[in-house]
Amino acid sequence: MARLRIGLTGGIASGKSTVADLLAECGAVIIDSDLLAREVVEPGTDGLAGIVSRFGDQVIAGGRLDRAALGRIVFADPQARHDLEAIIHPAVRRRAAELEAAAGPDAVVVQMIPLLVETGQQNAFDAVIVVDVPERVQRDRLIARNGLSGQEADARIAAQATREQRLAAATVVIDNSTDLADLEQRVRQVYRELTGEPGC
Ligand SMILES: CC(C)(COP(=O)(O)OP(=O)(O)OC[C@H]1O[C@@H](n2cnc3c(N)ncnc32)[C@H](O)[C@@H]1O)[C@@H](O)C(=O)NCCC(=O)NCCS
Ligand SMILES: Nc1ncnc2c1ncn2[C@@H]1O[C@H](COP(=O)(O)OP(=O)(O)OP(=O)(O)O)[C@@H](O)[C@H]1O
Repeated sequence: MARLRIGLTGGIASGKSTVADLLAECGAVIIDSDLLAREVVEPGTDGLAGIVSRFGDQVIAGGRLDRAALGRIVFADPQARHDLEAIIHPAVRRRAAELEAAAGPDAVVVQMIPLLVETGQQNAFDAVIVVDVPERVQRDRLIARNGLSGQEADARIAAQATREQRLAAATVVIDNSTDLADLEQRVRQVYRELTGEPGC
């Protein structure tokens, strides 16, 4: 079991990956659920076979998962999203547990889980960090990063817990509404407070 187990969450495009990169620089071991959710649907996996049997060949391009095509389907249809999650989440959780066990007894482990609140994992960690931005900032960054329409961005935001629900689950809130230099200072301070290590 790791020395300190931290859950990291936040709404889509709130800045979780950016915060995770900064925590890694401080020495944390990062377990990224989005990355694992990609690994478990690589060609040849049971995950990809399950997706093809549920959604058909329309979500395959060049032998791989067409993520944009699947995204258009599942963010417009809650039942489809639920079915996809039922295929992917168990495999992601197994892999995350393996990686955490491999991290060793002294590690500070950060599990980055976009759907931490939605999947009821708020009490599964020593601390839960929520990366927080106002919805307007979140929406603008999502549109800029993913090239989505306003309507598509709204659908993705609506597929997640509300800002208030996430804040209610937080033991630590990191505000990411200003610039990256501010964010870096905040993340370093949170790391020092949570670990008691002066170094970061
Ligand atoms: C629908 C998919 C193919 C779209 O892929 P795409 O490359 O466009 O997005 P990516 O995987 O990088 O996810 C980006 C963000 O979307 C949000 N998101 C992803 N899946 C979901 C979901 N099921 N419900 C709500 N939000 C989601 C998260 O904030 C995530 O960080 C993909 O997101 C997916 O397979 N989702 C189901 C698995 C899942 O629940 N992943 C989230 C954490 S395990
Ligand atoms: N403080 C900031 N100022 C300006 N842009 C930022 C800031 N923080 C993050 N960004 C940008 O906003 C976008 C979203 O950030 P990031 O990818 O870290 O979010 P995320 O929460 O990991 O997203 P997802 O939920 O989709 O995985 C990125 O393009 C990132 O470069």
